[in-house]
Amino acid sequence: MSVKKLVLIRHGESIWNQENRFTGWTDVPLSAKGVQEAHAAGQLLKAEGFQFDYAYTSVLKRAISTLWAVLEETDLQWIPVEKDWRLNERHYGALQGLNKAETAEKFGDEQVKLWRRGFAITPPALTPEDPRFPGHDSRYATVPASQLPATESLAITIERVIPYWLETIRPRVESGEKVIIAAHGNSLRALVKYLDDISEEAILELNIPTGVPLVYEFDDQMKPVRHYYLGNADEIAAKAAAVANQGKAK
Ligand SMILES: O=C(O)[C@@H](CO)OP(=O)(O)O
Repeated sequence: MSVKKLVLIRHGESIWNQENRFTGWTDVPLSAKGVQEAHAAGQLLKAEGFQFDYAYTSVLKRAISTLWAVLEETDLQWIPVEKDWRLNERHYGALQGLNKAETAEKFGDEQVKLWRRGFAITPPALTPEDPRFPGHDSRYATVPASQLPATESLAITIERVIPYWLETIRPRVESGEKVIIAAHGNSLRALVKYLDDISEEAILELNIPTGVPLVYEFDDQMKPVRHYYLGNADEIAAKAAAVANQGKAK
């Protein structure tokens, strides 16, 4: 049996992660700390001997910049990179831009947890006239209007991430190519839920830290056999807990 490996990485801290604001499809850059996290992740991958043949990312610069930092550190800037909106963060609707702790003060911790992690709960939707609606952004010009979200739950995010995984990424991993995906907290939660067959209840408590490589290993039938984060386990657990706590009133 030959082990097939896939590396997932959530982007490093963005300026809106730093300011604790709902981000979704808002195209904000990495913070200085996020740039450092992305380079450190690349150095770790290099030190552990990881190589890649092909890379996927979203069309949002915090994931793209993270991927670039990793490819720079691993000296793999030459490999093909495919960007696709289906790897974008879950669309946070009208919550985009609001501070998470202030929103919790106004609506309560429970409501914010439901908006953030409730499996099929959609945040309040944008209207198509709203400048934040993706139909106004030329990068989505080729996406059929019926597929452009005004808000998304994790369940809806799964409906775009998993077909993209099955049709585009998975065959490449299956054929033995070494693939890295740089994406987002919730688009990666969608993929992880699918890969590990996590229940709708259990996925509520799963938080993915910024800028930490998550390695999946598959057998010949593409069944995931194990997964692990690279790096210090205590630090990674503390980073994941910090993500969970972002939605609590101060
Ligand atoms: O704001 C967002 O887009 C996401 C990721 O940063 O946040 P959350 O962890 O609240 O789903």
